Amino acid sequence: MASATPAKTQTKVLKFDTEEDVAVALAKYTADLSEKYINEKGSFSVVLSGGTLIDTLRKLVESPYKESVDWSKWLIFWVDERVVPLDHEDSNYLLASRGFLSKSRFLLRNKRHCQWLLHITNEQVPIPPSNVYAINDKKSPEGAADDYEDHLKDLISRKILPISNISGFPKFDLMLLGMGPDGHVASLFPSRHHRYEKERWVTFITDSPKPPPPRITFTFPVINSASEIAMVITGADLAETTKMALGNGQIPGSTPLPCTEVSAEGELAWFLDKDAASKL
Ligand SMILES: O=C1O[C@H](COP(=O)(O)O)[C@@H](O)[C@H](O)[C@H]1O
Repeated sequence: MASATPAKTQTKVLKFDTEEDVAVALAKYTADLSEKYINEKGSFSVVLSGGTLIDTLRKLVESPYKESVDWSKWLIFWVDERVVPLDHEDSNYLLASRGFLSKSRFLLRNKRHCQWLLHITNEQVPIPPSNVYAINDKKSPEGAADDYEDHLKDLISRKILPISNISGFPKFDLMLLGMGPDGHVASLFPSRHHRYEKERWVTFITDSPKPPPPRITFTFPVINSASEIAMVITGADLAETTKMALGNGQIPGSTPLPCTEVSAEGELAWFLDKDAASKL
């Protein structure tokens, strides 16, 4: 059962007993927003992360949402991507393709919960391939970041994506974010200067502290222009960072962690299981 605690304006913190409960609630939340935005504007732009988020999204591609969501109106982007071939095991695109975009038979290791999960459906979520915006994996990290940003500019010029009236940066309907134990979100790491980028939409890094080193990532001005953001956090190893992120554990005088800098133009919702919320 969930309990909702208001943390700060337009932020809600949803706590659930188990990771399974988080997955169930996240599916309903995403499906409800899909319906709302498709009714309002005819499409739904969704920005995915890599990592454990993709596994936590598993209920969205099961009944009833598999049938009820209008997948043809979805546009899929990545908040960050590892600059590796799209069929490389480190690719966030490949992770999402296996776990979400294409539900074929595969084994998925859920690292955080130390179990193997078997997915055995053969169906594909019918998102038109032309609406799935993967990176150009033939480029350098800098080239891939430029390419992705140019792609966004093209979508804006064709009015497929809007610009935020508030920030002047692209405005996505929903970003689904994870967080690392070091407090990174997307590929914005505490110790790397690109987390402070204020002009670019997409930037790059060649020395990520978490492998693989070459990555591209949306910048905070783009992330924080989203209408809705879900921070999806499960597992006891994130309890301390979750405490810091929600404002109860920042060490005075220390540099704020990237996860504390996430905000949304609409609503920021934290989905926490009992373990992640255990130090709040
Ligand atoms: O490297 C990455 O890490 C974060 C967090 O991943 P998790 O496995 O700890 O959930 C992820 O959100 C990001 O997209 C990914 O590239």
